[in-house]
Amino acid sequence: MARRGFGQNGEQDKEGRKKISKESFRRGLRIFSYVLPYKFKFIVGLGFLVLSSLTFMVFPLFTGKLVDSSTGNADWFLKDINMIALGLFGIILLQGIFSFFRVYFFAQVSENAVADIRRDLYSKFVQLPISFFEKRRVGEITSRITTDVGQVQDAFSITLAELFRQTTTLIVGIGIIMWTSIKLSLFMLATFPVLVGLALVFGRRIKTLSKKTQDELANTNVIVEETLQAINTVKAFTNEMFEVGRYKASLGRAVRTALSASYYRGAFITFIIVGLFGGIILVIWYGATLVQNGDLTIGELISFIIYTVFIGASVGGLGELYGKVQASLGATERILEILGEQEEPTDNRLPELRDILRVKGDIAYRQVAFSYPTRPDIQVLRDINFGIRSGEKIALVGPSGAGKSTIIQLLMRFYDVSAGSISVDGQDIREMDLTTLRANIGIVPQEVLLFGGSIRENIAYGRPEATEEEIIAAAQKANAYQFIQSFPEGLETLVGERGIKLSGGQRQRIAIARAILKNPAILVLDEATSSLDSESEHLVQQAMDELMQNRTTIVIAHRLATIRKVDRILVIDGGEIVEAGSHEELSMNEQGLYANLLRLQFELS
Ligand SMILES: Nc1ncnc2c1ncn2[C@@H]1O[C@H](COP(=O)(O)OP(=O)(O)OP(=O)(O)O)[C@@H](O)[C@H]1O
Repeated sequence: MARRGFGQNGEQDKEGRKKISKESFRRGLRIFSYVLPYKFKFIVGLGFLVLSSLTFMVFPLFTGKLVDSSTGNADWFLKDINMIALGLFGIILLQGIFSFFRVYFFAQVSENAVADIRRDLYSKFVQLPISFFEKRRVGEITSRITTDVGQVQDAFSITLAELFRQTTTLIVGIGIIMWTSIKLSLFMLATFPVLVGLALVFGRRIKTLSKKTQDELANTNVIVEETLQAINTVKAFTNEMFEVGRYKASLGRAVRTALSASYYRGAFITFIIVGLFGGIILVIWYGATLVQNGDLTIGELISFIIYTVFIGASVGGLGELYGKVQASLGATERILEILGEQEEPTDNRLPELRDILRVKGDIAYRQVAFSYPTRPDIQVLRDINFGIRSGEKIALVGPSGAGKSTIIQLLMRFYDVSAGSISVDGQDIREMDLTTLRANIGIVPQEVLLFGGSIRENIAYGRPEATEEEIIAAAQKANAYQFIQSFPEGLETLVGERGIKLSGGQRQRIAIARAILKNPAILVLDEATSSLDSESEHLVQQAMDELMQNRTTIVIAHRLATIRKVDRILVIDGGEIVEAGSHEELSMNEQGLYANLLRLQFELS
C-alpha cells in the first residue's frame, strides 16, 4: 500500500485520510503558500466560479417562469414565453463561458502550483541524508511525489471549486425555495435531505464491503501467484491437492464476502427507488395540494422541484467531498512533513569542480565507533584507528559483513560517526564543507549503475563541465575507448534501461573513466565480487592502476590477488581492525585471519 505514508499518526486512517479538525485544517492551509505566486489567476478563477455557480442557480427560476407564462400566470419582468426561453439560453451560454474560464484559470494555478510542489519535494529528496531513505521504502517515497501531490492537485483544481459550488447551491437553493414557499420548504427539508443522508451512509457501507471483497479476491490471487512461481516445489512435494484446497478455501471466503455485500447493494437500489423517489413524490404531492389551493403556481412548483433535486445532489456531493477533503489534508500533511525534513548541508549552488578546494588527502580515523541509525542496538564498528598519508594506498580486507563498506560510508559522511572522529588533512570532516569533502573523493563502486542516457553523459557525470577531449582522454585511460568505438554510435550510444546492456567489466571501466574525469584527491575502489573473465579483469586492473596514481587510495578488496601492490592492508573482522601490515608481513602470520583468507581463496580458485 504505497499510500500509507510515514506521516501516519493516530489521526490518520489506513487510507491515509485525515480527520478534519481545526488544527489539521489550519496546517493544511499552509500548502496554499504554493498558490500565492499565482494569486491573481486564483482570484480571477474564483470570480468565474462565483459567476458560474450563481448563473447555475438562476436556471430553475427561469424554467418555472417559462411554465408560468405558458399558463398565463406571468407576473414577472419577462412575460413573453419566447423572451424567457431566450433568457434561459442566455443563462446557459453565460454559464458555459464562465465555466470555461473557471476551469482554465484554476488549471493554470493548480498545474503550476503542483509542479512547484513536485520540484520542491524532489529537490528535498535528493538532498536528504541517506538515513532518511533507509527508513522508508522507495515506493512510499515516490508515492509522495505522485499520489499525494495528485490529491493536492485535485484539491486545488476540483475539490475546492466543487466545495464552493455545492455549498452555494445548498445555501442559495434553500434561500430561494424558502422564499417561494415556506410551508413546502419545511416539508421538503424534513424529508429529502434525511433520505439523501441515509443514502450516503448506505453508500459508504457498500464501498467498505466491496473493498473487502476486492481484498479477499487479491488474497486468492496471491495463492495463484505463489504456487505458479514455485510450481517446481509444489510438484516436488506432491502438494497439488493441498494447494487446490487452499485456493478453494480462499475463494469461498471471497464469495461469502461478495454475497453479503450484494444484500446491501440490493437493499441500496431498493432504497433509492422507493425512498428517494418516494421522497420526491411526497414533495410533489404536497406541492400539488398547495397548487390546488392556489398557494403556489405550477411554475413555482416546477422550479421548486428542480431546486430540490439540486439541493439533494449537493447534500450527496458534499458528503463525497468530505472524504476528498480528508484525503487531501492527509496528503498535504505528509508532503509538508517531508518538506520540513532537515537536508544535508551541501552547497547547492552547482559549483564547478575546478572551483572546489582540493585537499591533500591525508586521512585519519580516531577511535571511530558506529551504529547505523536504523539499528542503534548493533555496533557495526568499534575503536577503528588508522591513518593514511597523502598518496598512500591501503586495502581493507575481511569477511563479508565485517564493516569495510561502513568505513567508507563514514568517510563520505553518508552517516556521522557515533564516537571518535575522522579527519581529512587534519580537519574533522564534520567541520568541513560537505560538498568540498565529497567532491574530493572518487568512488568506483562494486555494482556500477549507469543512468539512462549516452555513454558520454555517463562519463561526464564525473565532471559535467568536462570538454569532449577530456571525456575521450578519460575513456582512453580507463581502457574503455576501444569498446566504446566499436559501437556504431560511439560515445552517443545509449545505455541504461532503454539502451544497450554493457557487460560488468565495461560498466566498471565507464565508472573508472568517470572517476578519472573527476580527478579526486582520494579514491575508493570497491572491487567487484563477481569475477570478470581474465581479459576483462586485466583491462579493468590496468585502468585501476592508472587511476590510483598519485592519489590516496582505499581499496575494498574481495579478491586478494589485486592488493599486493598496496602499501598496507587492514584486516577487518567484526567491526574491528584485527591485523595490519603489508601483504608479506601478514601472510607470514600463519594463524592470522589474512593468511587464512588467502588459503581459502587459493583453495577456491
Ligand atoms: N544501511 C545499513 N543499515 C543497518 N545495518 C547495516 C547497513 N549497512 C550494513 N549494515 C550492517 O553493518 C555490518 C557491516 O556491513 P558492511 O556493509 O560494512 O560490511 P562489509 O564488510 O562491507 O561486507 P561485504 O564484504 O559483504 O560488502 C553488517 O552486519 C551489515 O548487516
